[in-house]
Amino acid sequence: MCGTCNGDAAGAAPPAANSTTGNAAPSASTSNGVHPAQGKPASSPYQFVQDYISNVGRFKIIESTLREGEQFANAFFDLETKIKIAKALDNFGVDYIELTSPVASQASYDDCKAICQLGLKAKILTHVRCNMEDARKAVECGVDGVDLVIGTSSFLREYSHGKSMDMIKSIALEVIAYVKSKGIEVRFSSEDSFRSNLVDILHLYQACDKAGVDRVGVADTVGGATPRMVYDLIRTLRCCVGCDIETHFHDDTGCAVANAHSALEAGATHVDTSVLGIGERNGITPLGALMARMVVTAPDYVKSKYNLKALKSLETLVADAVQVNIPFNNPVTGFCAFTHKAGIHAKAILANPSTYEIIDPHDFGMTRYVSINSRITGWNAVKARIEQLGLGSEFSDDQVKEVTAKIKQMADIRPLAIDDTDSIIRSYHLDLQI
Ligand SMILES: N[C@@H](CCCC[NH3+])C(=O)O
Ligand SMILES: [Zn+2]
Repeated sequence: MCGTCNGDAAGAAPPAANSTTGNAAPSASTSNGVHPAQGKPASSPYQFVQDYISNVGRFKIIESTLREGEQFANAFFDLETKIKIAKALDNFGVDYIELTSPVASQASYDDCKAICQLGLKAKILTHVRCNMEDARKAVECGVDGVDLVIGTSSFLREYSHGKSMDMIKSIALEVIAYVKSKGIEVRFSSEDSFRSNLVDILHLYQACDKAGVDRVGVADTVGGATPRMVYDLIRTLRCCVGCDIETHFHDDTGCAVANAHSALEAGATHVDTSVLGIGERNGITPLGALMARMVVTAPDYVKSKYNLKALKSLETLVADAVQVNIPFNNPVTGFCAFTHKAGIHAKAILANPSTYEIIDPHDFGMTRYVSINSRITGWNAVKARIEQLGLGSEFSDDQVKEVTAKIKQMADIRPLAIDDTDSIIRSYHLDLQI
């Protein structure tokens, strides 16, 4: 390892995750997201929104891998798997774990009861249709809270449950009163909120707020909302209700993380997530990607509250359970999330990782990797690798440049593995001895 640089690894296996050579995050910070991006130079004009209404530095996570995630095409969770996932989520530090409706099936009912009895730190919720029968079953299971949902867009009112807004309101108030009478939390969410009549849903949310609901929920059920639409709706809603605001974003148009961030800026208090984003169709805001976003926006809050180093094993557990791979471009845990390749990048990364990294991999127990196995490598990265191999004192800079040229020549012919580049370095070194 280069003695004068901050980089983790050029070429080969990086050092232990607890290396003290991470990037140089500035120390300035306060609560509620008033914090510059990690490594952001003081001269940067960019600031995160940091007004009185923003909750980017004090949000809560409602983790729905065991509810929305069960709607993922590949998902089948038996009780043992559900318990493993629930415990891993609890260890990660999520505030709430949301479970499939106990009305869905006998196993859903039994498993919900069993998970309530695990004694986890996270509160256990179940998500049911907004009617008395479902709410009674939910309460029976011993949950800490009941999440009520009903469609409010004209599509859903016409083609799904057929109820008018007045009917929805009177059922909602009856069910909210019932759940509250049991002394547990209750949330009321509309479904397809962004394609519902704005005045109608604001009235409905206000009535629920008056009835003492703990949270109202806004759901982008079809994933069509943009961050600006989200900001506008949540900001407006924030002025209409005093209770907490939960948000739920599908990722059909790739905006689920940005929408969650925008919702928090506008005053939402809770974000629904699932591990790797699994859910109906292509899913919802992924827990890991949200963590990546929020650790940059509000590092103190996120690092002190969530066990970020457990993210990789949590994602691996869920990926295995639903038989998918962690995507190559996944924030933080994708295999190349901290791999630097171009020579010009590698040089700067080795000198100061913040140059090309917004996230410090060590925060997540990950390590960075500087690749030297390609035609676009540079001599600074090769020099760092030579030093890792313990040969640093035996190469002049000119010799490093010469062996770099050989690596690039070979990399023009075929793809190289790290063993190939090491062999080129070692054989060049042997020639120097003769
Ligand atoms: N999966 C449902 C849930 C809505 C409530 C979420 N808190 C939807 O996308 O509409
Ligand atoms: Zn959903």
